[in-house]
Amino acid sequence: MPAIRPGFASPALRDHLRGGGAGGAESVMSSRDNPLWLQLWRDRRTDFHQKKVNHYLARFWPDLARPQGSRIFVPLCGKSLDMIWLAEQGHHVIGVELSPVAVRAFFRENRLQPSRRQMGDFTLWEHGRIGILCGDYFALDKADLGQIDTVYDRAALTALPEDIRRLYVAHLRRIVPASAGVFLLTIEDAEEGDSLVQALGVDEELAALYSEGFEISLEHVESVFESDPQAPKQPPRRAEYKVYRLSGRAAG
Ligand SMILES: C[S@@+](CC[C@H](N)C(=O)[O-])C[C@H]1O[C@@H](n2cnc3c(N)ncnc32)[C@H](O)[C@@H]1O
Repeated sequence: MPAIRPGFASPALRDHLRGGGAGGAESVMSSRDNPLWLQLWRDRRTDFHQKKVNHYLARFWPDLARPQGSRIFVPLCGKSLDMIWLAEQGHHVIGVELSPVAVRAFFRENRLQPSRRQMGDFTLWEHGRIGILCGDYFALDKADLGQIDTVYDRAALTALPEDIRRLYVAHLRRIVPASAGVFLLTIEDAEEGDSLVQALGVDEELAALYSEGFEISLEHVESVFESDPQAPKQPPRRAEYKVYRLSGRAAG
């Protein structure tokens, strides 16, 4: 089956920096990469950051027909310029990001002067229609976010190690209304022996993670041949860029 590409500069780097990892209680498990992310931001090792607005967002978001004033949650938001684009569409954007270095850089690089206030475990940085809660996603509760209409996920689920992704989805379902949808972008690397149906269809891991709470619709697939920057001598490999729309099943 195709492998969802981690929204992360290099898995080898993750293994190296994380060392042995921790097991045990779910809260310990979900936070075991936090020191790694904080360190990456301090060291400015942020290859995952896109210097332009994601073009799948700009191309496919309008199909969702979200009214102006909708509240969009951007988990694990980094300093993504996609938040600026979403705010320009007339939406209210609520991001959550662990690293204060990332949050500071977002406002500074976009020449925005945010206000800052403490909200429980989080610091809320705000300017205009954009608010970023600086703290741990897994510590968020419903009241921190307020009403959410849609979740925008680019390299959020996929930033997390596979064994934490189900905790991420379970937590998402606790903190956003059951009716909220998710606009999800992935890159899926073809594996040897994949059938075309597997490669071009809904990823099996995503189906397992989301099908209980969401209707999954695959809106767009684009196959691209790419070289691995870590192994430039290897022949280019196929990857599928996919745009998913997950519609929340209303609670019943
Ligand atoms: C792969 S990056 C993607 C950032 C952003 N979505 C983008 O498209 O550029 C993942 C981000 O999640 C943040 N992060 C990781 N674990 C987190 C957590 N538990 N709570 C909040 N943010 C977290 C990291 O600091 C990093 O900025």
